[in-house]
Amino acid sequence: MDTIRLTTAQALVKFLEQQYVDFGGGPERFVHGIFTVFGHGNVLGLGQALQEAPGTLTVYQGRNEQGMVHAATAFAKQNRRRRIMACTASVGPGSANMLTAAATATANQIPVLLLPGDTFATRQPDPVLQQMEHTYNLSITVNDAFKAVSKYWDRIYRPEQLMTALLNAMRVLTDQADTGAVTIALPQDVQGEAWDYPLEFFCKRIHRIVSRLPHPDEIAAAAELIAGKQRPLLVCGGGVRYADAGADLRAFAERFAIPFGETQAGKSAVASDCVYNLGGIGVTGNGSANALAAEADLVIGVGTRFTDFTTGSKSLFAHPEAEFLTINASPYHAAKLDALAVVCDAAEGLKALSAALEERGYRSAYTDEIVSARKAWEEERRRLAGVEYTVKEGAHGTSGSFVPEIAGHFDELLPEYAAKLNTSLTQTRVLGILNDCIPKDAIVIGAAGSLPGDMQRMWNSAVPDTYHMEYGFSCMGYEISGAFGVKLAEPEREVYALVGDGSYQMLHSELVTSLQENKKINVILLDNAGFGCINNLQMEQGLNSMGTEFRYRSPEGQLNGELMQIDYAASAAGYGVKTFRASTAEQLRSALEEAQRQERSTLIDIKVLPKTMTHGYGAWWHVGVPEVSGSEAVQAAYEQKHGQLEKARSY
Ligand SMILES: Cc1ncc(C[n+]2csc(CCOP(=O)(O)OP(=O)(O)O)c2C)c(N)n1
Ligand SMILES: O=C1C[C@@H](O)[C@H](O)[C@@H](O)C1=O
Ligand SMILES: [Mg+2]
Repeated sequence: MDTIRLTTAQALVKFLEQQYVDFGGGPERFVHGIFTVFGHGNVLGLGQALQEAPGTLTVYQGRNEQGMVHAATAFAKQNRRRRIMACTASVGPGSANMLTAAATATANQIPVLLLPGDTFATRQPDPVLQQMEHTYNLSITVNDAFKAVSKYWDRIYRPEQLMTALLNAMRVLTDQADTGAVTIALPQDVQGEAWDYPLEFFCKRIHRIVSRLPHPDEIAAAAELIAGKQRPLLVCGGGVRYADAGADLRAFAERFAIPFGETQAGKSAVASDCVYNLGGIGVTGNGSANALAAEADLVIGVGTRFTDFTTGSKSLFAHPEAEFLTINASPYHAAKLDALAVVCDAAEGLKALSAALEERGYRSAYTDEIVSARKAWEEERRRLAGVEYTVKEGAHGTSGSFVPEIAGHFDELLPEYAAKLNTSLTQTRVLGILNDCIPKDAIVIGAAGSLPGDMQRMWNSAVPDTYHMEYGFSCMGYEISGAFGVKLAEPEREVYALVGDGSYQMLHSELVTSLQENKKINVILLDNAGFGCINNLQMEQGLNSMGTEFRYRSPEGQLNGELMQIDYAASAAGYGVKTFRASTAEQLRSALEEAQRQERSTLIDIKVLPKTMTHGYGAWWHVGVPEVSGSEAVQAAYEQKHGQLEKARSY
């Protein structure tokens, strides 16, 4: 057997660049590059390997370990999981910083390879800098925390263990039904230790990804179930996009006259103008999709995990005879809601089911309900996009009146916000302008706060695969990091991160990396001076506003002083980003036009009024309302929750 003497880290790098995937169109390189934040835990081992022989791997310099892993995740998500990135962090805090993003990747089922440095396998110098010591078990390190957020976890104590670890890592990273973060912890001494590896271990490996075909018995049962139903409704989930099954879903909907609602991950699998596309469904869905969902006698979930946001905490599909059918590559997800399961790739399942239904001559019993529902939502969307704040402050006081979308929380505070933020822009108006002005083939990214709800409802995707939402973990900080990852995946397109002021404050470090790499991203920042959606949640469940508005501490010692005024444009300009400010519709339109002309990253600091985001539309969300409280409003919210719970499915 021919061998080659390499360190563990050198072998790892050599292996990664030989991994290819073939989804049917020929082999493509799987691992595009590696994000790094070097410290003593990885710079000498993996760092040396990457310096000496990086091969085809592009080495990126991350700014924050969480941010770089989000970027890597977004890269893989935008590539429909066909190309991935690796990420390495130093021991201790560097590794711990990756945890949140590892969880984000795993919750969303997006492959990412994590290579955190670890403490010494020999334990000779223990405790090393940044080692966390457990007196009850010396083998535990910070990296054990990744077990809870990874789909595969391993630690390399000896160089030769690397081989089985990497083969298993590839198994999980290419698994279409059950993938996510893969963590291989690398003790810093082992990274530099050598072994005579068999040469054939580094041969070009092509991982053939074959679509799982549906079983004829499952298709027959599914066709039988649909045939007995009048008003079926499809739910288009992320699996449709990963399986490249948008055209199949559209053809299925058109052939059998079945409308579909979009989940956050599934949105833009089919363009919004498809006459069967009802748009966003669920808690952050629109009124029309939710109304048809309530009347559906069969819900056909395609590639969806049926989260609480999609099912309205299992209360949305309220027809007394509603049944569930699923097409999902994962048996686990397919079995949810006690559904009749067809376990297979979304495209293959839809094609087979289509053939079976054609044989039966099936067509749904909808008449004009789908057209009417789309029309009703289009009218409501137009209203939302036109909402203007009409109160004027003059020398003789305030004139005019205004009822925000979320009325009754702090209507009387809106003039204060309007004055402090110096704006009259409503959030729904901003969404309308953005959707009109942003190029149709640009990719929009979102993750947390009130924006995902507004986007799922109001964003019309003219071009498939242009909507990139991380709502499996809804992790603040994904937006800007993710936009950078998307730009790496699609360098020819404009990308726009839609981000709240809270998320921007939490994490925007990879904005600097976008400048360093000359990969332009556009940050659309909506500043409403607070954690707006959480303030809404707090107040609609009967609580007072506390800790969710960005106010100075008052002389009385509470966080209820003056509103903070933050110049986000100035903050980004300091990095070298081209920035704009907008507090009127005209300023916003012109900033968007100018931003598009730029070659480097841009940021538009848009001041918006709180309580002017979209809200409601008929789906309930089960949240933890207190059973005991001195507040009548909280007691009422608790009663209301119980009323809703009685109407919801219990499993
Ligand atoms: C990492 C992380 N921490 C906390 C949360 C909980 N959370 C969800 S939205 C939100 C506030 C978001 O504020 P902002 O970005 O300003 O958006 P807005 O709701 O004001 O539009 C918080 C704290 C989260 N989703 N992610
Ligand atoms: O707690 C949350 C509430 C949602 O409205 C929000 O979009 C999400 O980011 C979140 O974490
Ligand atoms: Mg905010």
